[in-house]
Amino acid sequence: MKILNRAQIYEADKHTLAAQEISSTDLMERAATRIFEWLDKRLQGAPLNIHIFCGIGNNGGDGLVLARQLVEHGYHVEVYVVKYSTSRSPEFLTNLKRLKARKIWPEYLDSDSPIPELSPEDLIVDCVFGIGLNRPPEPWIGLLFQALNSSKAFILSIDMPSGMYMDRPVEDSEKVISASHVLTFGGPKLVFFLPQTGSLVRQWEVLDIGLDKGYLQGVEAQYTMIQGGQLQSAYRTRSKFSHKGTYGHALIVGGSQGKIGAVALASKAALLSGAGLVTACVPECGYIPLQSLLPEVMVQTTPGMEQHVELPEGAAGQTMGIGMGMGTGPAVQKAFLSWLKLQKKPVLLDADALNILSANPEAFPFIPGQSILTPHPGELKRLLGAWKDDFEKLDKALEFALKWKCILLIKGAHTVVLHSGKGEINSTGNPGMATAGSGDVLSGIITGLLASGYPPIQAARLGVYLHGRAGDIMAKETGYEALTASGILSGIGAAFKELSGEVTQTEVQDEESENTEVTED
Ligand SMILES: NC(=O)C1=CN([C@@H]2O[C@H](COP(=O)(O)OP(=O)(O)OC[C@H]3O[C@@H](n4cnc5c(N)ncnc54)[C@H](O)[C@@H]3O)[C@@H](O)[C@H]2O)[C@@H](O)CC1
Ligand SMILES: Nc1ncnc2c1ncn2[C@@H]1O[C@H](COP(=O)(O)OP(=O)(O)O)[C@@H](O)[C@H]1O
Ligand SMILES: [K+]
Repeated sequence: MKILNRAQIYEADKHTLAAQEISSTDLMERAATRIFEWLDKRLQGAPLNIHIFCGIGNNGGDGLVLARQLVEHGYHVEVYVVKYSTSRSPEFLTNLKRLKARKIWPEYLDSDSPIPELSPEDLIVDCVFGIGLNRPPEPWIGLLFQALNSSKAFILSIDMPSGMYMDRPVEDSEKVISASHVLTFGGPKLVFFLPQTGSLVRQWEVLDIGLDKGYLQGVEAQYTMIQGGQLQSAYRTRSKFSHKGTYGHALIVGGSQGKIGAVALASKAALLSGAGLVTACVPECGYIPLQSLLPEVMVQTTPGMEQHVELPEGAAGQTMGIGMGMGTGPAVQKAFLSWLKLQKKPVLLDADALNILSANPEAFPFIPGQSILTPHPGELKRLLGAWKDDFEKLDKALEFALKWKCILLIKGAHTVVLHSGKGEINSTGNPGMATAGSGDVLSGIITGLLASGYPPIQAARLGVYLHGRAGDIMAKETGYEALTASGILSGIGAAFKELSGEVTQTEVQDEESENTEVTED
């Protein structure tokens, strides 16, 4: 699914009006009708109080149409017009007239108005600002939003939680509508996925308002979502006459005294992700534990007892994933930097490999093209330097990936895979995955996919998706707290089965994060 920016959404609007020969008021009527249907299906005529807060632009216009339709169907509705500006959009004015023609009189709110009385049992519909917000709202609007949030009523935001920008962080998150649910048009917005703003969106859903399909299909979006349905075509089936040599050899390099488990998790993940052969390369202290833990994995040691002092160059047929639990002592640093210069094929760089790189930026040019870098937020900060907000983080990461021709991940609740100036946002995973070693499992999955022949970008994209699905599948059994990295390993098989089509697509969609549904006409 594409994530459009503001200009593209307005453009989609224009194309729709032209292609379907309708007016913008018609499109607003259609959008609000979809919202009405969505609500009516859930409320079934319930006699609750619905408070619709409208701005003076088209987001407010949507609210006025919704109010009219709800009243026509017998709902109890209060309409408020939040007068944050003296101008009114033409579509807003048309619908204000239509509302008054039905003897529905809105209450006008300005900086002196008292906050309307609200009860936790009420429903608030937030149509104050949509994608048009481009500067900080006046302080009294922020206080109104704060009051709506503290009412404890369910808040349904239309298109965007009011007070949230499309393209920059908010100044004060307390002064933004904290939406219980967002019904959005033209696809999800980038801000829904970023940590600073995503926390204000509990659930979102795209309402299909019949925007021009030609435009939506053709438009090039900088950000897209990684979703199961689209990945099925990338999945490679295994042929009957294949053998272990067909699926490559993953060489997982890392570990140090007390951190051999990181290599164990990554090696097992590579094996479970289809690599034909897996070798774990650890310092001497890791030999016995790894041989005992993982009978399928071959173990190779390098001379150091507690840390690597040399690193294997890697044979032609091997695909390397390096860095988990490796340490950053002077000897390892030296070994890593010499090793990096010899690498020609894409490698996966994780954890301490990234920490060493960050401390030695002169080595960036030696990162083999198409390598996959998997930093967590702390490692990312070391690599890129500090950022002031999520948008600057994305820009810096995009620039890094472009400059060094690599695939850079920003791991988190919605992991972003960045490459060639674009970003792909993962839809799977859950807070139970914020647990020790879960990143090692991800690195192993991606290295396994890379070894078995998936091109690097596909290995990264599939890897983050499968890792999240494995976590989601297992969290159903364990809950979030008891989900461990080993638990995620146990879910990898089921995640693959689902992707390979053994589970129907409808089921895959149901299983995916509940908030990515598209409601059809
Ligand atoms: N294609 C679509 O997606 C459709 C969008 N529609 C609705 O139209 C909305 C966009 O409407 P608008 O462009 O009128 O924008 P909004 O309704 O979001 O904002 C209204 C206007 O307020 C002004 N403004 C921005 N920040 C302000 C501030 N801090 N203080 C005072 N004024 C401020 C801006 O000039 C803006 O145009 C969408 O969010 C959606 O709800 C629907 O009506 C139909 C179709
Ligand atoms: N709240 C969350 N929701 C979804 N996934 C998460 C969440 N927190 C962490 N993860 C995932 O778990 C992994 C954690 O990686 P990392 O911090 O490197 O772990 P470790 O270093 O312990 O192996 C990443 O893939 C990340 O996307
Ligand atoms: K809104």
